[in-house]
Amino acid sequence: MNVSIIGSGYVGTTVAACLADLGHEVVNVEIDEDIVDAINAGEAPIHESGLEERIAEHAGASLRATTDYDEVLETDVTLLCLPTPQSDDGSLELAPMRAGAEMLGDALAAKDDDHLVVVKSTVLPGTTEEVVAPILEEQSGTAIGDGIDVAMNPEFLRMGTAVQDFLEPDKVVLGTRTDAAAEQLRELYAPILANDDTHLVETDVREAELIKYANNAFLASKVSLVNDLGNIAKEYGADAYEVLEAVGLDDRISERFMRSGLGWGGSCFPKDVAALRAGAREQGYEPELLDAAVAVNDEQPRRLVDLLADHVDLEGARIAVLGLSFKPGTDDIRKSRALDVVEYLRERGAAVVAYDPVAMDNVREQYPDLEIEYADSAAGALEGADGAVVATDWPEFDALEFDGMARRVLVDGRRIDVDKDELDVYEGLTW
Ligand SMILES: NC(=O)C1=CN([C@@H]2O[C@H](COP(=O)(O)OP(=O)(O)OC[C@H]3O[C@@H](n4cnc5c(N)ncnc54)[C@H](O)[C@@H]3O)[C@@H](O)[C@H]2O)C=CC1
Ligand SMILES: O=C(O)[C@H]1O[C@H](OP(=O)(O)OP(=O)(O)OC[C@H]2O[C@@H](n3ccc(=O)[nH]c3=O)[C@H](O)[C@@H]2O)[C@H](O)[C@@H](O)[C@@H]1O
Repeated sequence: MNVSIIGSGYVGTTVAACLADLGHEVVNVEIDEDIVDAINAGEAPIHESGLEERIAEHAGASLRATTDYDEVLETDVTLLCLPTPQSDDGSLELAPMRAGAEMLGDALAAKDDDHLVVVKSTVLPGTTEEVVAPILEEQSGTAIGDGIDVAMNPEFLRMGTAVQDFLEPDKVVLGTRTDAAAEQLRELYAPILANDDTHLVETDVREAELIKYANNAFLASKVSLVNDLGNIAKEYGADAYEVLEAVGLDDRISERFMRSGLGWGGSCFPKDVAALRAGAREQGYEPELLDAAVAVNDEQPRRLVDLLADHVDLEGARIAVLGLSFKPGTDDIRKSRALDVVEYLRERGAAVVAYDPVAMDNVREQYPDLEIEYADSAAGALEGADGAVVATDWPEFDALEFDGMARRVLVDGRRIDVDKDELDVYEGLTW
């Protein structure tokens, strides 16, 4: 199938490279020329395992990138993978979606054949049919159902495992208005749907939009519940990991997403939970459980710093912060809990020396005012430190050695597997 993908960030690039790999002809339409040049040169504009080799193999053949929206005219279906950020008040910011839909609509004015526009970005119920569709109609001069159709197909991939998650998902959700659109999308995903472990969910557009938010809200709330229970376990002197491992053996609960500690960050859970809460309020409903999930999440970094302060006088102390990215396997620092830890440590008068295998440049660039000394290695960060905290569970931290520390005190926010005998004090946030 000939597919165009608007927006070539984490999702758009991954989806494009994977669809080319599955045998489709794919063109990425992107406003950032550096990204376009990278893809056309066979290079991955983002770091994701398995992405570079796929782009290298298909670039110049079944995978191309362009800044020219008119290239969608050669395709049958367009996937919108545009950003849907959080506005200052927490609500969903639709300006990039509107701008992309306008440019796409302009281009589609010159198309004679049928065209399917699929929203893959995370958007609140009603956005596809009440915001995107009217813009497409207005700009193209074609009514929806009269040549142009719209559908919604949320994406569930995770950063760090994006390629594998896309190619082997638990489920593919197709929210469509017509049988023709459903059939076209089943054909697009046929190689993925051939896997017996992948569920196909066929539903309406509005349900597909909400499935994505409900999915993320559920996962974020699960981690917050696990943290609430973990904090209770800590108060009782019990190990939350042993408790929750047993709890997870109940099929109704599942053992995945049960890691308590510093909480959830990243570019998705915080913004999506915020958008759903704002959307719910707009509809007249108070989402109290989601409010509580955010409140628990917001407190974990402070709890970590308080725990450290039980063992180290933070005023004037040198504290090593291990890990800055929002989770291991990525250099993404958006809403990383580690940054809150740094801020609270600074508030309490500590000098912070940090190490992260890949995320330090991003912190330097995006938070130039954050007073951090950067170390070349975890050992370098620990050298002479009066205490240390683990903020991201990078596997390399399991091999930490603590010889160089001035005081061997470690407070672990992520349950890494260190040799505790080497430490004078080892405290887990929830164990
Ligand atoms: N990052 C993730 O792990 C996941 C993200 N999502 C959702 O997918 C959507 C996209 O997210 P990301 O790929 O992470 O965003 P991103 O910010 O990495 O990429 C968006 C891309 O769109 C480009 N762009 C902006 N306006 C444009 C326009 N008018 N025309 C063409 N290109 C334009 C930007 O230059 C950027 O490269 C969001 O709704 C997000 O919530 C869904 C699942 C996973
Ligand atoms: O909508 C999105 O964009 C994506 O958001 C998340 O993916 P991602 O943010 O990449 O990362 P996760 O692996 O889900 O981790 C999110 C946060 O939760 C934390 N977490 C996760 C699991 C756990 O048990 N405990 C825990 O604290 C992680 O450290 C991290 O800060 C979802 O898992 C994806 O399904 C979804 O597509």
